[in-house]
Amino acid sequence: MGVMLSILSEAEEHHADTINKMNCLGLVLGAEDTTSITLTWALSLLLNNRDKLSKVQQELDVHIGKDRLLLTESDTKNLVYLQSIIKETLRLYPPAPLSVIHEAIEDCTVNGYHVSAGTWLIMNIHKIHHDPLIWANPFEFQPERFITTHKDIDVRGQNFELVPFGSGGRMCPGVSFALQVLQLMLANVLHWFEFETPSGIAVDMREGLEITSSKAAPLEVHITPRLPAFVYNSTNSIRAYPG
Ligand code: HEM
Repeated sequence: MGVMLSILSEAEEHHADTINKMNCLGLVLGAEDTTSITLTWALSLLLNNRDKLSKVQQELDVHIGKDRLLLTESDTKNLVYLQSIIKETLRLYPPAPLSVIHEAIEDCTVNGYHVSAGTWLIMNIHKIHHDPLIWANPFEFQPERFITTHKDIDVRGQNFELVPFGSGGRMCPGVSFALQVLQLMLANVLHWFEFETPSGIAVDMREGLEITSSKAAPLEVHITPRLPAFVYNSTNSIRAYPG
C-alpha cells in the first residue's frame, strides 16, 4: 500500500486516490469470493467422502497432535494430504471457471490457431480440469492422484492441465497468499472440529450460475469439538500469532 501511495503522481489521468481505491477494491473482490468458495467446496467434498475426511484428520493428529490448538504456516508444509485436497478441490471447482477475458494486443498464432489482434480469448478452465484425456475419473474427488499419478502437477501456472489461478503474465497475483490462507484455514478447522451434516444427509453439490463457481445451496454443518477441553481454554495457543 505504501508503494502504491508513493508512486502515483497527481499528474495521472485519474486522481491517485481513485486508482488506489480501485486497486484495493480489485484485490478484495479477487480474494474474498474465490477463497471462501474453495473452502466451502473442500468441506462439502470431505463431508460426502468421509473416508478422506478421516484420512486428513489422521494426518493432523500425526503432525500436530491433539494437545495444541493453532496450526501455523510452518505446520502446513508437512500436511501433504491436506495440500492434495486443496488441489483436487481447485481442480473440480475452479472458483473462476472461465477465468477472466483477455484481448490479444497483436496478431499471433497459438498452437497452430491464428488469433487476430483485438480478439477476446476466454479460457475454459473448468473444461481443462475435467478433460478425461488428462484426468482419470475426472468428476470424482480423488486427492490421492496428487500424491501418485499427478504428484508433480502444481497449481501455480506451470502445468497447463491445472490452472485455477490462470498462467502467464496476468495470472492471479494472489496465488501464494491464497494457498497459504486455504491451507491454514482448512487445516485449522479440520483440526478443531468434527463435522456432520444435519440428519447425516449428503451435501447437495449443485453449482450456482454465477461468474464464480459458488454452491447453489448453502452448506449447513453441525460442529462439535475434536480436541480435549483444556486445549480450547489454553491462552498459550492463541499467543502463537504475534499481535
Ligand atoms: C482460491 C483463490 C483464488 C483463485 C482460484 C484465483 C483465480 C484467479 C484467476 C483465474 C485470475 C485471472 C487470471 C488470468 O487473467 O489469467 C485471477 C486474477 C486476479 N486475482 Fe485471483 N484468485 C484467487 C485468490 C486471489 C487473492 C487472495 C487475491 C488477492 C489477495 C487475488 C487477486 C487477483 C487479482 C488482483 C487479479 C487480476 C490480475 C490481473 O488482471 O492482472 N486473487 N485470480
